[in-house]
Amino acid sequence: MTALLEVSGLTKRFGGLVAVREAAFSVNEGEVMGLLGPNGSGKTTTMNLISGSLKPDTGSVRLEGRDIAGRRPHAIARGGIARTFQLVRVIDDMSVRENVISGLAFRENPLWGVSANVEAEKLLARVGLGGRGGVFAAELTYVDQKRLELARALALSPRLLLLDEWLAGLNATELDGGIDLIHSLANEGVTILMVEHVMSAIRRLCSRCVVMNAGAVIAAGETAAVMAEPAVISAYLGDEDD
Ligand SMILES: Nc1ncnc2c1ncn2[C@@H]1O[C@H](COP(=O)(O)OP(=O)(O)OP(=O)(O)O)[C@@H](O)[C@H]1O
Repeated sequence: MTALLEVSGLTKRFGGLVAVREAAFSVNEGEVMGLLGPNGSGKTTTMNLISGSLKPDTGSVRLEGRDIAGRRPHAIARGGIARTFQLVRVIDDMSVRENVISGLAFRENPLWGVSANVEAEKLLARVGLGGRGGVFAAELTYVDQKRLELARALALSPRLLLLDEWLAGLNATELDGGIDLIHSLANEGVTILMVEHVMSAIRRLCSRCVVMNAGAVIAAGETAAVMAEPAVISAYLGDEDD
């Protein structure tokens, strides 16, 4: 397998706090990889460094061999990395369709007019929001807003999709639907790096995982093997959600 994303020596300080310390891992083309760790271990900061929301102090982030560390978020998005956020970010007073169209306008080959409408409908159907394009985003339930955010991320035709706790806050039925949806995207060939606390979802979706603790990567490899590592078990003691 070839590495689609390669992170090495990635470090980010906030004042005296080292939020991410010399992090190194890679995500292979076509895989769903988990980014795990207890609260405050540096997962979201790592996602922010990859997506350009934050600039690293040192280190590199290579997408297909090209270093993108420190580039601006829209340039990175156009270059093929899309993301969802821990706190859902949809544009409440725009329709569901317009939210997706806003994503289509920002991709490398932007779509406008009729073709944007057609593509938006396809993307909405893909995430289970077929026929809902005309309602305001604010009218959607929480899980449907999450689906919408995913559709907008997919509108960028990403090479790599970053999901930051996309499954958090869903009830059992919604969680099953969410896992199936991520699974279907993976089957379509979308490469995914997901921060997640829901262990059952990680076991079902992620072939490999990276585990962080206190800013450092403490384990990486096949999910079952990583979960069994003593350092991971002790980092997680009392922190597992399910
Ligand atoms: N903008 C910031 N300014 C100062 N400190 C920050 C900032 N963002 C994150 N931190 C700190 O960096 C550390 C890592 O935070 P981060 O959000 O990356 O952890 P996390 O693993 O994603 O946690 P959680 O699972 O709770 O979301 C924490 O100690 C956090 O308080």
